[in-house]
Amino acid sequence: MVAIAHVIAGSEATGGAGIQVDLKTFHQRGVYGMGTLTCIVSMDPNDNWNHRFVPVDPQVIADQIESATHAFPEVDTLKIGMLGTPETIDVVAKALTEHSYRQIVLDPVLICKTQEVSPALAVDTALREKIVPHVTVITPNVFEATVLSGRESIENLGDLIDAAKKVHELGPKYVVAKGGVELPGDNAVDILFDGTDVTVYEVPKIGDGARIHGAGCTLAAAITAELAKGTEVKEAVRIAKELVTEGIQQRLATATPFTTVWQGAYQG
Ligand SMILES: Nc1ncnc2c1ncn2[C@@H]1O[C@H](COP(=O)(O)OP(=O)(O)O)[C@@H](O)[C@H]1O
Ligand SMILES: Cc1ncc(COP(=O)(O)O)c(C=O)c1O
Repeated sequence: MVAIAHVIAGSEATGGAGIQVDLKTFHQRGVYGMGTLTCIVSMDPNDNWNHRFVPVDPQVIADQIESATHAFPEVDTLKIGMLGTPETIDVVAKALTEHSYRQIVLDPVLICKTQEVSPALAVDTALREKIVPHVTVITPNVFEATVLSGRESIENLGDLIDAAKKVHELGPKYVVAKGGVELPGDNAVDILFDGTDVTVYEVPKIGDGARIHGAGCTLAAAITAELAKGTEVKEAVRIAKELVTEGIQQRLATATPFTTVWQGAYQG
């Protein structure tokens, strides 16, 4: 039987991040994907590729979730990506009470990589209060882990682990805190905290230290796909880390300032 998963996320028109990446990654892992669109991001080539952001009307988001969950009432695995506004967070939080997902992966996208910090603060508060407590796995990067943990900064692996423990106190069962290229050292280090134990996943950093567009979406989507197939969390993160690493190795150059992950690279 084909495993199924639902993703609630934004569109990023170049195909390098957002729901495009989520559905490609689900497919790569043999999982049938359903998508609910929360917002539309079009990076502007005439303005340094800054993000033009258009939220989808909350009722239209509710309609999409209704449609997906009624088409496949048995769907029990959900990935949440970019939500973007407090109104969107409200409608998604309500949906979580109406359909009982057994496992939810949250990529807490507070801002796009090129956006200003300030508009993200209201989103951060709403996300922390209304979504984070309900999730199974949360996958913050260094910036998101700093904001969610309330730490002043994350400078090294010890700080990342401490931040993960603080984020765990907000309610998620598992925290995957991503050091990526943001921490010093030769390796891209991520950690999994399950409430008791810390597991470290690390690979040599690839490229020149620039951030890779869509890496976070790819990792969280691969974890989601594995959970949908019944893989346990520690192994799901291991597979996802391998998948994103190979996807980064075979990344695509674009005319934007970013390179972007190839979801089709991993054959594991
Ligand atoms: N240059 C790199 N080399 C190897 N792995 C990387 C590199 N950049 C990011 N990663 C990995 O990609 C995943 C996503 O990380 P990151 O880019 O920090 O997330 P986000 O896209 O949410 O900012 C993590 O597993 C991270 O370790
Ligand atoms: C719609 C959308 N979702 C998610 C992201 C986050 O992408 P990443 O995986 O690079 O963190 C972005 C960034 O541009 C985006 O536009």
